[in-house]
Amino acid sequence: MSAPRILLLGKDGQVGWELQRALAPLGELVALGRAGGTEPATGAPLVGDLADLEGLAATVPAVRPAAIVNAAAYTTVDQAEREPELAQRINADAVAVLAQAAARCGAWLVHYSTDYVFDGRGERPWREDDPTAPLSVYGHSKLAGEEAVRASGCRHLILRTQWVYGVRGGNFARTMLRLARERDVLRVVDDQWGAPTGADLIADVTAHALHRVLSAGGAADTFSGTYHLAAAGATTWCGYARYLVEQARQAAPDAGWRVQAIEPIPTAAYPTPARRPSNGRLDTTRLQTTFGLHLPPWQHGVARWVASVAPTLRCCAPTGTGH
Ligand SMILES: NC(=O)C1=CN([C@@H]2O[C@H](COP(=O)(O)OP(=O)(O)OC[C@H]3O[C@@H](n4cnc5c(N)ncnc54)[C@H](OP(=O)(O)O)[C@@H]3O)[C@@H](O)[C@H]2O)C=CC1
Ligand SMILES: Cc1cn([C@H]2C[C@H](O)[C@@H](COP(=O)(O)OP(=O)(O)O[C@H]3O[C@@H](C)C(=O)[C@@H](O)[C@H]3O)O2)c(=O)[nH]c1=O
Ligand SMILES: [Mg+2]
Repeated sequence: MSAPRILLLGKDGQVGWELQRALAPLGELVALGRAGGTEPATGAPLVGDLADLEGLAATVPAVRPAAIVNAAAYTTVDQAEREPELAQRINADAVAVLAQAAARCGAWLVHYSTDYVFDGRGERPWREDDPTAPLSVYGHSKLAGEEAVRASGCRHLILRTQWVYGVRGGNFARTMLRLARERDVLRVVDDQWGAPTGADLIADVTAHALHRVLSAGGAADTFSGTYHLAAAGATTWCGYARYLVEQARQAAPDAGWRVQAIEPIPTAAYPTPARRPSNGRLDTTRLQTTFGLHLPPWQHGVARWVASVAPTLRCCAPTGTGH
């Protein structure tokens, strides 16, 4: 049996970077970033820029993948409030193009979405079929992307995740470790709930699920749908920041820590252009039971991430901290 081809878009993002590793054993991986690439067999140019809708539409049949995994997205939540057209183009229009191309080729589409499709009411973890009501431009654009996938008729896995951190790219965790070496006091919102989720975990779960789907032959159709994928447990951004700094102080005691206190504040005390849901908790039961997978507590992945970045903290302490 020849190895299936998998087309990965967004290879250089937090999740895309880990997918390059996790998807490699599943088949022949064609991984594209913004700059695109060439078709391995024919040398034909391939488009990886999601803003180029025509190029994207031509790239899928050129690769003829068994599955497309789309990790590219417009993810700057506050900036999206000022750039709604661009967010819509990348997170919805390009996704519609990919989904329609997948439907035509009979390819599976794996696509990522977010807890920000919910309005954050209540305290119960959100289930996949709960009503969506985004509060932000980013959330609206991601919901439109989901809807385009469903409307295309392609077989798909829409994986909604949240609070992603990884070894590549910017994220809340990196911001907190920087601020903890620059400031005496951090003030962090304590009334928005979710689970910090590692890009490595997301990629590994994606690979397990996709392997299952690609091995299932005609029986695979029943897997098509939406799943919540997040680490277990829940905390607030403030709880997350405290855990990060505590772990980082232990892992790199000489990194020039300046912070004395991490103060919990309400959302109202930290005004941002985009509104964010108070309750982003995701119920992951469907994913775990359908694919026979287990999602570890969020602290496990965060502690590993801190251990992996600790050496860089030691050598790169900010100036002016006495270290
Ligand atoms: N980050 C998070 O907290 C969460 C993310 N998600 C979803 O998970 C998925 C992966 O996110 P994550 O890896 O964290 O995001 P990142 O922002 O780390 O990565 C997104 C990647 O997409 C690329 N990209 C942006 N615009 C384009 C474009 N026009 N053409 C091609 N590539 C483009 C970015 O490139 P560049 O760096 O050059 O802009 C970047 O490499 C996304 O669908 C996101 O919506 C869901 C919940 C939480
Ligand atoms: C830097 C900082 C942020 N905050 C708050 C602002 C905000 O409410 C919260 C998180 O801020 P960030 O902007 O880092 O996180 P944000 O970009 O909103 O993260 C989101 O990204 C998108 C892509 C998703 O899909 C979501 O699941 C989620 O991960 O922390 C503070 O309270 N104090 C601070 O010092
Ligand atoms: Mg952000």
